[in-house]
Amino acid sequence: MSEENNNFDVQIQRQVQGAGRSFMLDVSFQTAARQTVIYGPSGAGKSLSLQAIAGLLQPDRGHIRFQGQTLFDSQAGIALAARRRGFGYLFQDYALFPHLNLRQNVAFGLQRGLFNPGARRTHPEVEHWLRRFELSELAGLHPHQLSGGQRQRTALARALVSRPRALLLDEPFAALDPELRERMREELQGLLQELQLPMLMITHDPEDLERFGQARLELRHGRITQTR
Ligand SMILES: Nc1ncnc2c1ncn2[C@@H]1O[C@H](COP(=O)(O)OP(=O)(O)OP(=O)(O)O)[C@@H](O)[C@H]1O
Repeated sequence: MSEENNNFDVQIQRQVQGAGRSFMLDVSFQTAARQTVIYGPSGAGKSLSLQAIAGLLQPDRGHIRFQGQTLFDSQAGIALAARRRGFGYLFQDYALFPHLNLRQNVAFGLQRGLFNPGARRTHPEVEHWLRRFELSELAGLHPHQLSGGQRQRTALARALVSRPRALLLDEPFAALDPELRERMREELQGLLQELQLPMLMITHDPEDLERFGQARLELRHGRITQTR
């Protein structure tokens, strides 16, 4: 397999210290699949791995490449900032800004820097994703006025508005009740199919692994233990 055929080529090490304990992340994998799922129990190092790939956590050593482009390489002294990696990131709790309305939350995905988009300012790309997720009529509401599914759609719209070249998803369905979870899985699967967008998902839910894992990686104690 040539390097350019890989979506993700990751080989990283990072030690974290917390509350008198130390945790060693030592993750290596390559995947050419459009949909890759990293599966593992709580505390395995899934979030740390995804954060490192996104550029939110700097590894001590190693490299991260996406479609042949080096995003991080400790030896070559390369460490692209998160916003320059071109990924859309969906946080586990969606991390919507409570003081911004839905349209402003989505518009934030276009921002480069700390600046709050105006409450009534519109942007064609923002309006496109609001329509795509049937959120246009709710655009003036704030996150606490939305249902779980609407919050997830808002977070997805925010991740997609900058036209990312891949989606990174952290436990995308964990915050939803079981019935809604199933509906949102269908919705995400349809969206990924439509956009043909590569994605990397981390989850502890075997159902996510089954449904989304074209390539499946199992993570335990900071290491990939199984690849399918
Ligand atoms: N910023 C940090 N400082 C110190 N230790 C950390 C930090 N972040 C995570 N850890 C530790 O690293 C280990 C892996 O954490 P991580 O959040 O990656 O696990 P996870 O697989 O995503 O778990 P979960 O499914 O519960 O979110 C844990 O033992 C955690 O306590």
